[in-house]
Amino acid sequence: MLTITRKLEFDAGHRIPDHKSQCRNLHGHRYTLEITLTGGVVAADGASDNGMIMDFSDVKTLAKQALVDVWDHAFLVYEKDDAVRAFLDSLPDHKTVVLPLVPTVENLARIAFDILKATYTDNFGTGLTLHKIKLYETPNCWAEVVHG
Ligand SMILES: Nc1nc2c(c(=O)[nH]1)N=C([C@H](O)[C@H](O)COP(=O)(O)OP(=O)(O)OP(=O)(O)O)CN2
Ligand SMILES: [Zn+2]
Repeated sequence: MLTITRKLEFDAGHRIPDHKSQCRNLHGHRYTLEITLTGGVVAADGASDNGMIMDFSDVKTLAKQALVDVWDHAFLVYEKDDAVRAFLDSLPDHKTVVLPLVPTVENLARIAFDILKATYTDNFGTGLTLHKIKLYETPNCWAEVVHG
């Protein structure tokens, strides 16, 4: 299978409310997101993306619009984390993203995959599909979601 992968990074705050240790505290990470796409290679002489599954700059633009710019410098909070939601709501114009799942890296990866799956669609008849995402919470800890 031929794939391409684009890496992007963003910063976000979170906490895991019921965690037994440090992660129950408000803290942040510089997340690294790797987006892997598959599909046919464009075969159209004269086209800018001739020979590409998708232009890396387009992969980046779409990811930023759909996800990265939404989560960057936001606090990612679980919808049932009432104490932190009340605090964040008290801060004027705070960038907060309320999530239906506890923001572990597993759940963030699942949510990100669903958002990006809808973003990279087969608009050009090449079979373009989101194959995989890999989300690093730290250089040592990550989650992967693979299509199918
Ligand atoms: N399965 C998971 N375990 C943990 C998660 C998670 O999302 N899924 N998250 C955390 C913490 O939020 C934190 O991000 C990880 O901290 P830590 O284990 O300290 O990771 P480090 O890479 O910094 O580890 P060092 O040993 O300090 O290098 C915890 N667990
Ligand atoms: Zn963390």
